[in-house]
Amino acid sequence: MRYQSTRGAAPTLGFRDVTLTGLAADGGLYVPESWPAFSTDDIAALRGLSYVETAIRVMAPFVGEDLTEEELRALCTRAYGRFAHAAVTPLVQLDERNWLLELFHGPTLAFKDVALQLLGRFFEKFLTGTDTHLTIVGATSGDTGSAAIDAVAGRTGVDIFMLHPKGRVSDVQRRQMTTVLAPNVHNIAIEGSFDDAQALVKAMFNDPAFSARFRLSAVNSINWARLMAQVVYYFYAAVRLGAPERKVAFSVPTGNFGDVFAGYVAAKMGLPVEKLIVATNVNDILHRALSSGDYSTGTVTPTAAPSMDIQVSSNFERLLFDLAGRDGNAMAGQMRGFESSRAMRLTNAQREGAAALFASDRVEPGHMNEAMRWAASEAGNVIDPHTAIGLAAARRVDLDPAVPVVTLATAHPAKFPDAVERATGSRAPLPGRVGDLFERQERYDVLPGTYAAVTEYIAERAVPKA
Ligand SMILES: Cc1ncc(COP(=O)(O)O)c(C=O)c1O
Ligand SMILES: N[C@@H](CCOP(=O)(O)O)C(=O)O
Repeated sequence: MRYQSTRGAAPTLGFRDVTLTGLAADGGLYVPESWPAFSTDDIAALRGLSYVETAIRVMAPFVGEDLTEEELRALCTRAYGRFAHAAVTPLVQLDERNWLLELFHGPTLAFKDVALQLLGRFFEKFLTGTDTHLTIVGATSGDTGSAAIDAVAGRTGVDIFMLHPKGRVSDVQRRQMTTVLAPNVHNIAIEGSFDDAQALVKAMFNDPAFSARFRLSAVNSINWARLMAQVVYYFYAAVRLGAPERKVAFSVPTGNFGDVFAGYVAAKMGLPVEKLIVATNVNDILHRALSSGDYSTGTVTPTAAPSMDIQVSSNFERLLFDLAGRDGNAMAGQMRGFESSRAMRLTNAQREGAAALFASDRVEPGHMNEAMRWAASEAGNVIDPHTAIGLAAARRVDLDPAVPVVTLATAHPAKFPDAVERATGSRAPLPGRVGDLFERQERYDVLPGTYAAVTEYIAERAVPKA
């Protein structure tokens, strides 16, 4: 499998290099040159397989020759052996039609672990025996940071610099990052929003002088391997609910458009997906784009679902590229326009292509709270605010009632105890393995959200290219 940039001017890469690279050299994002096709027999053959075996079958075409099946099995077994549930991503039924896909049983209690536990092992595998030192630069609105840090803390050959927006993540999320004191972990709180942090990270990749000095790599969903690993749980869930004979819809709390783009990839591979529901909070650029073609940024509003307080959704570019005939030049032009004006209109091809598979919804705080209350009292399940946004959208979507709707439960409720308590009246306790989080020592630095301040900080600490 080869990977091409959405902006058409970067070299194509194989899986190993695409994993070690973040943004493409032309500023675009890497996507597979074609979507692997799974027949109904291939999908039916996934029935009864464990999560690890499902993962191997779904990811094998993307990995190509860069790992043998045995190597991939060994990496998946170690990655998913760290999950606290035997099913890795269990399905829980809420009522006749609604299901939760619990993605938060990994070490840092959010769906990011599903991909990042594996990505950390890919890095290790691909770096062993080389003298490459990776400088990972990442931006987080709360969950990617701790999952990435857990995946690489203490590993040789890697430093991680993680930017989070100061004061805009929950205390649990911040402490999950800043109490990891391994010397290769560098937490930076910046003055600004997640979008500012993400823009700084992209600017580092696009800065030829900076990227010539350090071997930069990415753990955000700009890294293709992140999305590849997330495709797996769409297959795993749908097969359990009757695929390939039965269609399934997914409701996905969405911010950077990575998780739901993984669902799009699953559908392109042949999984019978009825709809992908893009559920946003009041930072609703994706809902506006999908419902009216208007992809224009506003100010980011802090909410009780802080991980989704995002206006510039990196992976939307991957979708627009695929829907508009994979024309790298046209995509580069469209993105240049967006980067200068912070606004763009989707083309007709993009709008119509998206409408065939995607629905969208903007969920107000009151409806988010109501979904948390309903889940706790009617379905006996305490959910976090992000999952509640997905569930609120799932419960009011207009679909054939016979189609099961799976809401992706993206975080453990204990990560957001205050918001859960406000909505339901009770706090979700931290699971035992992180129970002492508030006794641990924190370490992080606060910087202005400027390119100069952040790159100077990193340059003083990172290992230059050999
Ligand atoms: C808990 C939680 N839910 C949902 C999302 C949104 O996922 P994505 O950015 O892949 O759209 C995030 C952040 O990415 C998150 O941390
Ligand atoms: N919600 C994310 C934001 C970063 O998204 P990513 O999937 O691109 O890493 C977070 O929790 O950090």
